[in-house]
Amino acid sequence: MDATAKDRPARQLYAGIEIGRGPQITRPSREKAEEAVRTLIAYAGDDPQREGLRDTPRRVTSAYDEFFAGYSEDPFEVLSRTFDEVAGYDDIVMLRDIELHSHCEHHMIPFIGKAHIAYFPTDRVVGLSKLARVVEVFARRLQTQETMTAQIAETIDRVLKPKGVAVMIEAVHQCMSIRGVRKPDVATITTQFTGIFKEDPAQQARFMQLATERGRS
Ligand SMILES: Nc1nc2c(ncn2[C@@H]2O[C@H](COP(=O)(O)OP(=O)(O)OP(=O)(O)O)[C@@H](O)[C@H]2O)c(=O)[nH]1
Ligand SMILES: [Zn+2]
Repeated sequence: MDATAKDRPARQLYAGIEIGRGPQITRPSREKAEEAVRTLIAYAGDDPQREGLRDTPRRVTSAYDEFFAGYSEDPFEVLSRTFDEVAGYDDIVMLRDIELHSHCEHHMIPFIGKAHIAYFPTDRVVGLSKLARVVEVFARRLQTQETMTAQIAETIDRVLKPKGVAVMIEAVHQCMSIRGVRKPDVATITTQFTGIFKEDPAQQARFMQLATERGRS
């Protein structure tokens, strides 16, 4: 089992990928954050003191607390509880269609989609919900889809030390649909494989088939 959070450095870079608790920065006060929202409202062209907008800085700051809660969470801790009673189970475990909401780090605009995760356990398995929680931790940070895909795969790989991990994310980036190039409904698909999913084309193909198979009930 992995060491507890306090024993580890806050930042963990693995093959250049940040998979720990994220950068340690000094956060500004809530008042400062609310003031920044008032500045943006004025920049947009409205009056921050107008009645309908007076509580908006407080609401936006609270929404940020939710959107970016992943900076306060440790993905290693999420996976730290494992079970070894799997009665000889010897095949992949896959979670398909994990809903995902994140924010792109370039525009701070949502991208929304689904993650599919499989791993091939060695002697230990993790609670199924914990894989979805790892997605949540990384999604609730400013992200690129590529980085998040790699972070999820590398974290599971490092903590569970399975025979392999496969992650696929499909998402629609609102920074491409509601602004900029304005192409709605473009699906961005990213994958990351480790271990047998990287080395064995048959296992990779099996994952891809399970992830993309449609028309299931
Ligand atoms: N690779 C990658 N790019 C992303 C992601 N989210 C947003 N982007 C892209 O980030 C790029 C930023 O490009 P810039 O030219 O710096 O910014 P911009 O002028 O706002 O670009 P446009 O979106 O083309 O208007 C855009 O091409 C976005 O589509 C992501 O998760 N991964
Ligand atoms: Zn963007």
